[in-house]
Amino acid sequence: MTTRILIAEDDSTFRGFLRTVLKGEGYDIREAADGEEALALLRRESFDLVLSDLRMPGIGGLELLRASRDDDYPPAFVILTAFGTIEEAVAAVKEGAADFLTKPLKDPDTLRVLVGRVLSGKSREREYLALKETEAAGLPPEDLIFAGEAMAPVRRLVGEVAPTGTTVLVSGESGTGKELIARAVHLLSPRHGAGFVAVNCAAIPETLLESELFGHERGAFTGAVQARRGKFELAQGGTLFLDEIGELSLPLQAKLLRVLQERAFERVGGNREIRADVRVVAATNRDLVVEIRERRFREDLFYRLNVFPVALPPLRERRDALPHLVNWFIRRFSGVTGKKIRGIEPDAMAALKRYPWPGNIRELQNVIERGVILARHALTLDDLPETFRAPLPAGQDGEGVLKGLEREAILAALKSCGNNRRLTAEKLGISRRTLQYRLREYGLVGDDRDGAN
Ligand SMILES: Nc1ncnc2c1ncn2[C@@H]1O[C@H](COP(=O)(O)OP(=O)(O)OP(=O)(O)O)[C@@H](O)[C@H]1O
Repeated sequence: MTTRILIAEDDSTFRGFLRTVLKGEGYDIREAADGEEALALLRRESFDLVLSDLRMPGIGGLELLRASRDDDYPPAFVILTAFGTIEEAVAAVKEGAADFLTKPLKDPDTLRVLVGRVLSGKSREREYLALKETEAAGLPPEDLIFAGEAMAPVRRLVGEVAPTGTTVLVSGESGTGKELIARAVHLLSPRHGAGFVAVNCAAIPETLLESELFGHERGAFTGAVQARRGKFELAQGGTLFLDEIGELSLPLQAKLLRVLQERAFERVGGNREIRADVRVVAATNRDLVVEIRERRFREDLFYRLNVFPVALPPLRERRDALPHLVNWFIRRFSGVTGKKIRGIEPDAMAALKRYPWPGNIRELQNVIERGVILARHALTLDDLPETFRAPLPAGQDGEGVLKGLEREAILAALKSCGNNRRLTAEKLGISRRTLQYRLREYGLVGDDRDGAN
């Protein structure tokens, strides 16, 4: 990653000098002839370092410094100052500038050394690189993967199972992050040096899936002009992620069961036994118990896969993670689109919090990506799709939401008290009359039949 430096200096000769020296060091340089131009650049692009003249017509260096602090990852800032304005430069350092340089600057080495020192001491770059590393591995940072209280058990389970070679079955609605969890299991295991190979069993036509999984020998079927390795071979030593395992046909389920039992397989059209040193992580958004009942899924395969089940909560049960996820996606898509979107307006965030998210994190990701493309400074309600802006249907306004919560609380309390209304009322801290009134209001009962309770 090249280091990007912004030079804000109205004296074109001095600016040229700075540019020549720093370009010679391999930095990527952008220039502004005054504060306003610099501010516009700062808003549009991100920089690692700003070298700014203290006094410029219009917006001065100090103002620019303050504006640069708004960034999530503020650039390091070095003030350029003429002799006689040193006190102001010191004030700038107090406000967060890394250092200052006095003009005229005859010796280019002073500049080189100072810039090198400021940049190497900058934690921003380190943070950014660390972020890039996990991203390169296909993963957001750990605190994000497991964000939200409902993910605490998942975090614990993943931590326990990852280092073992055990087969894991991840279940959860579509878009809840099942593949992400499978990748986390792989990365936290001793197999992380080898490959993570993913197969979506629903996306590949049944006729091709067998050869996709196990490979084929030359001439195995019409069109098999060359032998080809399958995903099991490609994942050798690593992890094979079988997504949407519930979609696997019964004959393929039988074949997969054999591989899991015998740890060996043959390519299609071949008879050479190949050892499978592969850890399998499977995922499903179907309830496999129902699939078994309906005779669409083999029970024996289920038990082989379900050695270590991990259930992911839907996003609507992880609402406490929304701000964290939203801000991460804003940063990510700002980076991708080169725009600088600073966070989200409170009413837009509130609208996101109200929404039930049937498509889970994938849907949220899409909504924020679209929002970042449309937004100008921060994400506003107008940058969200129509559904988020439309007035809520009756009973779903702010009061409606509260009532919904109340109804849920009453139902939960009733359940935990075995439907005993006296205990339920005590538990909720309300009178039996109030409870009775609420039950009727929410259509939970007809009349008071709890005399015995
Ligand atoms: N905690 C998270 N932080 C950031 N991004 C996430 C998180 N969880 C999921 N995502 C993103 O959401 C998208 C959906 O996640 P993933 O593909 O893992 O879901 P899935 O449950 O496997 O979906 P499906 O069942 O449809 O295959 C991906 O782009 C993923 O990177």
